[in-house]
Amino acid sequence: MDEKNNGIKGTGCEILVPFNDRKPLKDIERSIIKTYRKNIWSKFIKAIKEYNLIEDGDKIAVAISGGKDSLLMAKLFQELYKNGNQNFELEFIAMDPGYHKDIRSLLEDNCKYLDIPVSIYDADIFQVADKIANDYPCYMCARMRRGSLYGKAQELGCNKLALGHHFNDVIETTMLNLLCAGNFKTMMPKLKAQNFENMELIRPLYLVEEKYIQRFIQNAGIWPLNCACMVAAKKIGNKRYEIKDLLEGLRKDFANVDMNIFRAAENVNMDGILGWQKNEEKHLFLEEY
Ligand SMILES: Nc1ncnc2c1ncn2[C@@H]1O[C@H](COP(=O)(O)OP(=O)(O)OP(=O)(O)O)[C@@H](O)[C@H]1O
Repeated sequence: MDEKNNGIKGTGCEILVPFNDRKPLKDIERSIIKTYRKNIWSKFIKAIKEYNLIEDGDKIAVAISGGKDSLLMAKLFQELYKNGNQNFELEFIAMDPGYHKDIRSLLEDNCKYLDIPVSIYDADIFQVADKIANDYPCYMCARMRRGSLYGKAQELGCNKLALGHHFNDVIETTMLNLLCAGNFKTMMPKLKAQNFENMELIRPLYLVEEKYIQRFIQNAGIWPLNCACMVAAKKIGNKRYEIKDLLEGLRKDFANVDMNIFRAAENVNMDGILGWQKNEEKHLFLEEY
């Protein structure tokens, strides 16, 4: 569908149209470790190893929104488990923040088709975010969503919550912070929850590029949830989408720009830094001069 003509330009809604009918589940599962071995499967394994995302005895709550990223993440975890890595347990959770009933059905149908045993629970997030944060519902919604997912994960006895953020989310966040917030801060592959004891957040798609996730979903013939938000649609021009466009432009003139932005967070040179924050405390280079 032409985004320009569907009345929702500027909301960032992107409709992923499948390339074909839904493929049989066995073919979809096989494609993860065959067709997408290099660009999806290996990157998933690499992130798990490199950042030590899974440890013996973990019980991981895999958070499924029904979008392309989290559907793929759920299948990746299942493949990992099937392939004999069974030092962890899985729970699949989806929070219904007040979706339209057709959206809820799409989520249920996709999970059923993909054989993801998801538990869906209700939370009034859309209504509350709209009421208490009318101008900036996205920020409030994201915070409440995170809290709700942590709470549900803990209730199920999990010690980790897995979210479907991918490589492009990581570099877009770095650029958003740099250009809009005036700081240098990336999205981390894992972090400890502040308000939930012994809970960690992990991002196993950290090294997977979005274009391969899109290709995988479209080839599988799946219609993922897009634009399920009932609050911000049409209300907010999303800066993240402006950053996406900016990066698209930069790619034409700068080789490896994506990877260079990613690497910048690995190669911070402390001899070239004026100030930094650690544990919410500010420091200046003069302290060590
Ligand atoms: N309603 C929800 N229920 C469960 N998990 C969710 C929900 N909304 C978001 N998440 C989790 O948070 C992650 C990031 O959410 P965000 O809305 O930024 O998703 P996204 O980039 O559109 O990814 P996806 O394609 O998985 O929806 C999702 O990948 C998913 O793991």
